[in-house]
Amino acid sequence: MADDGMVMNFSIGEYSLGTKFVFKGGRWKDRLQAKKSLQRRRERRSRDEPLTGSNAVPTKFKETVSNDEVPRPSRRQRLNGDQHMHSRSHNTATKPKEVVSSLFTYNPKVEPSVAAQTKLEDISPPDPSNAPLPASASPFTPLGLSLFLSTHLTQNLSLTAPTAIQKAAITQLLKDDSDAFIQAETGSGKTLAYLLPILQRILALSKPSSELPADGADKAGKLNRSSGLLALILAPTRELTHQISAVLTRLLRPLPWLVAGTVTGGATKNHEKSRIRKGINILVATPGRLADHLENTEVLDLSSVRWLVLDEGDRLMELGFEEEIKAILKNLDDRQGKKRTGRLEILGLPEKRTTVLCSATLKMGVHRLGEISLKDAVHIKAGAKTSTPSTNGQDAVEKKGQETEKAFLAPAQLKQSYIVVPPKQRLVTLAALLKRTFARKGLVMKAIVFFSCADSVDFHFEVFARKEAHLPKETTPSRQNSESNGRSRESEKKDTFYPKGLTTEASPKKTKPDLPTVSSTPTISSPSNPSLTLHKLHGSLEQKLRTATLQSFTRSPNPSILLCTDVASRGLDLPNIDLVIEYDPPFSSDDHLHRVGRTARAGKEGRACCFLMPGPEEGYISILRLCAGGDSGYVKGEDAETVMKKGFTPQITPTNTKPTITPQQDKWDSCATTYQLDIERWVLDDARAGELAKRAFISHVRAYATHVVAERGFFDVKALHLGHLAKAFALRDRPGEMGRGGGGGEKLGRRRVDGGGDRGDGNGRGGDEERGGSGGGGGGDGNDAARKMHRKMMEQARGGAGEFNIG
Ligand SMILES: Nc1ncnc2c1ncn2[C@@H]1O[C@H](COP(=O)(O)OP(=O)(O)OP(=O)(O)O)[C@@H](O)[C@H]1O
Repeated sequence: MADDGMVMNFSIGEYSLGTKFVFKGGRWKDRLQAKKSLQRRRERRSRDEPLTGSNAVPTKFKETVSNDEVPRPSRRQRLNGDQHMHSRSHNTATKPKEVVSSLFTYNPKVEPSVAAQTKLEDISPPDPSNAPLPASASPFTPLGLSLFLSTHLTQNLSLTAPTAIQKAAITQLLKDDSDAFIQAETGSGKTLAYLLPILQRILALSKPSSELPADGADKAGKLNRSSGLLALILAPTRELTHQISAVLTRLLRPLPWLVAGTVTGGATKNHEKSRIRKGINILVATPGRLADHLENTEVLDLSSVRWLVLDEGDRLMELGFEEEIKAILKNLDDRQGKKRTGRLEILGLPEKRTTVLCSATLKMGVHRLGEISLKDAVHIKAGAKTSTPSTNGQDAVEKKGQETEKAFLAPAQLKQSYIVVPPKQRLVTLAALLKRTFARKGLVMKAIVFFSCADSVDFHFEVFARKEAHLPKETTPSRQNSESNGRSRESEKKDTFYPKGLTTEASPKKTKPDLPTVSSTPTISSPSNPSLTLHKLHGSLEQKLRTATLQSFTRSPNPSILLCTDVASRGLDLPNIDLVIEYDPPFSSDDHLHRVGRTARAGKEGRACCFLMPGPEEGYISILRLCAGGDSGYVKGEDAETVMKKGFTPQITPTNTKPTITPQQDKWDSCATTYQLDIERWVLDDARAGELAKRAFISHVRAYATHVVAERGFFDVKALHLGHLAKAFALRDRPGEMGRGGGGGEKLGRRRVDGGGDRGDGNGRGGDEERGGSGGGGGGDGNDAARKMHRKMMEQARGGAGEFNIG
């Protein structure tokens, strides 16, 4: 008979008292009494006391019997055995089991072929692929820019020659009014590639450029701020919008009669309205806010717009702006269709609107955007002749995409590396790599570390911002510093602060203000580089705080590390980034190219390092090589042990130029272990730290399930060793027992993370399309969870976190 909801009487005599009972149903008081009674029976049994009838368990319960304490085979094959783990159970009735495992035992082996170092030290990296062309061979003027504009570029902006993509784009966009698709690698100067020809065309409308005086003071020119909106630039994020606007402002400095403006989600609408009313000639906007203004701001008139630019096209689509872009295009087309007014003829505006689509990568979303926005577009590509117009925009993007997909690579001069790190050692290896990188002042100024999710950024920020309490004195130069500064050694108080110029009050929407985003980093700094600062950035932070943090990182005269999500991977031009670390591998190879593209910009040098785990992830090395140009690319394998040795051994004291190695420091592995254990203890003792670590771990595993379908073979969530991975978050809890939000919340069991697996039937398009990704095939039912996850992330990116990237 079914026992649903039925209260059953039973005896437990035949069960061993070692068996765990879970009492369900009845009143809580009765359940508690039953539990206590059973406990008493167990105690008596252990003292060999016979059970009496009065000690019997009350019978008003539906009971389930758990076999948890009965030995059973492991549910999954443990590659290297976990027998070494000590399972400590302090009062099992109240506390989950704690697992303390060693950093250096039972780690999966790295394939010898992978571990083998590629000897690249002697090979000089290829010539920069995104550098400006030689100034003498290719100045700006012959491309069609006026002498006035060329002089301004050279004298005020120190730009002596165009980059290859600028040369191609300026020539084409000045030649005719065809739509265009500009594709070029990261850091190749795409912003100026579309801004300069538009500006030149607008200047030519004012008066023939040859007639403009050298000081540009032709205030009697026909165009001014009341001439209407002439050019519209759409970018996916507020940060990018502000960046483009800053470049535009510098270009327009000697042309005060032309006015540029921005509309983005961050500012107040009324403020934006009043600026629109005063008149703007070139508007940089996020699609969401512009569409909003089109509906609600009457003074916004697009009838005179003759240039439309869609910058970072793939990202625009990925963030789901298709509907807004369609609405904007419809508005533009409707206006353009109307009979031209006399005023526009007087201005001499071209009959046809020119639409320019820019992208560094060619995802499916770009094809779609090309389809809805371009007509008879030409494909402009660095170092190649522009191709003839095709019948529709999608063709231009698609056909040329097929030709050039292979050609889209990381900058040639970028030195890339990878480290295959066992999951347990990930945290200490990252710490060691950062310590080594910033061992001396001046070697590296700025580094970015990419994480897969905001929770992980928050956790690692706290880890590196804290002052360690238990490390041996010799290995903690920062502590020596702080002690000499008279600070308390045991103090766990962190030196965190808000970026300069930020008002810290929370926005009315937020219940809690965001915590500071800048900090000193005592455990990573060294005596010879004591002023190292740490920044964090992700989409869940308030807009004002994000902007201020980014500015603080960019303008800091001190060496700085930025811990961030992919929020900082697109389009941002952060000066002097020497190193990009992909601690969590990218969600797609396109994301990889954007991330590493934050360094090695405009011909400068740069380094990038990707963390991978032994197992399927090692296969990703082939993708890294492909992105670097195959055999000709610069991709080197680094050994995790060597990185740890360098990070945890010789500390250079400020007084000595030679490294001084103390006996303790010589034992790099025990230093690494001490470092790890110190963080584990902190996570164990400090409830807030524990919560941060658990959240980070859970979010990390979930994000792991959202790799694009085409690459999910390398990042199979089912192949993750969750127990080992938990150690990288300094957690001793068993993964299956980790509740969210202090228990009662969601748990991370194996079943929860299987969703993003590879059980697809091969027919579906899976999560890849959802991401707007470039891969194809695979996927299907098994990708639903990944799709949902990604949709949620994107919603958060657009809604909760504004027009921004994964938060
Ligand atoms: N002709 C030039 N000479 C020297 N530096 C240049 C030139 N053109 C652009 N730059 C510089 O190159 C850097 C990258 O420019 P930009 O941000 O436009 O690149 P991008 O191609 O849009 O990159 P991404 O794809 O990452 O968005 C900027 O710092 C810019 O000032």
